[in-house]
Amino acid sequence: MIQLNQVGKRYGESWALHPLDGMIASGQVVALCGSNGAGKSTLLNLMNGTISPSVGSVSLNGLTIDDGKAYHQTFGYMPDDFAFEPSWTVGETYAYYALWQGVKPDLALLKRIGLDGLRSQDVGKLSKGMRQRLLLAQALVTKPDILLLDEPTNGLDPTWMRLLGGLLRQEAERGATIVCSTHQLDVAAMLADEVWMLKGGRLAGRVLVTDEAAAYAEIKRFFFESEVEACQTGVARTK
Ligand SMILES: Nc1ncnc2c1ncn2[C@@H]1O[C@H](COP(=O)(O)OP(=O)(O)OP(=O)(O)O)[C@@H](O)[C@H]1O
Repeated sequence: MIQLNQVGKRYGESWALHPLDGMIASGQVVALCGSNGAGKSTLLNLMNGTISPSVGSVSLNGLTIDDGKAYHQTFGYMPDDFAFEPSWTVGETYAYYALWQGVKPDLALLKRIGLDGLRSQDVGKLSKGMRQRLLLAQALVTKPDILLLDEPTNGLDPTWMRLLGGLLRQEAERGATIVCSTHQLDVAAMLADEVWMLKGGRLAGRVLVTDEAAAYAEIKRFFFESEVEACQTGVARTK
């Protein structure tokens, strides 16, 4: 479970993320949507502890960043990209990461993610989509209680997006709490139980997904109405 307690981040006078409260239960998938600069990465980075809050706190399964290693062991994080050592193979990279995390490299997981046949391929020769899969395998290797994913569908083809959807659903069913950011509104509606709409560093709305098509329509309406509003504000200011 993720608990956000009036957590916010400010750089100088400007709020990257205004203080917000929230709770994401075990087994729930939340997608973070919003335009460039809306605050998606800031919120994910507050959860993964790479930035510290200006106010408030985040707790993951009751642990806070002050719990150190135990906090970091509760979650798996998939960044949007990573500078892998290009001359290492997929198998070596995955095994190294698993050992660094203190677990055995689970080959069944590589198979589930479709990387089994690429174990002897150099990471430097992988496509963007293949690198995304490797990052996902790394995020899942410890079977974490919480999964934080930054733009997990970047570079994935539509078939893989569906498979990713199924995979995340299986993880949620085993009780994982999942948060992912995405620019793809249809992907948000497909993956998530709830979509958090961020705008200008504020949590501007939440869309519960009970029906994928209806949720997609609602997210689109929300997103484009707020974009139009932002453009109109911009025009008004120039007059
Ligand atoms: N290190 C920083 N110093 C100053 N401002 C920052 C810093 N990091 C982020 N910001 C600002 O915080 C706001 C939110 O940025 P954030 O990266 O969270 O947005 P985002 O929704 O992830 O955007 P994108 O979709 O472009 O990745 C932006 O206005 C950004 O300029």
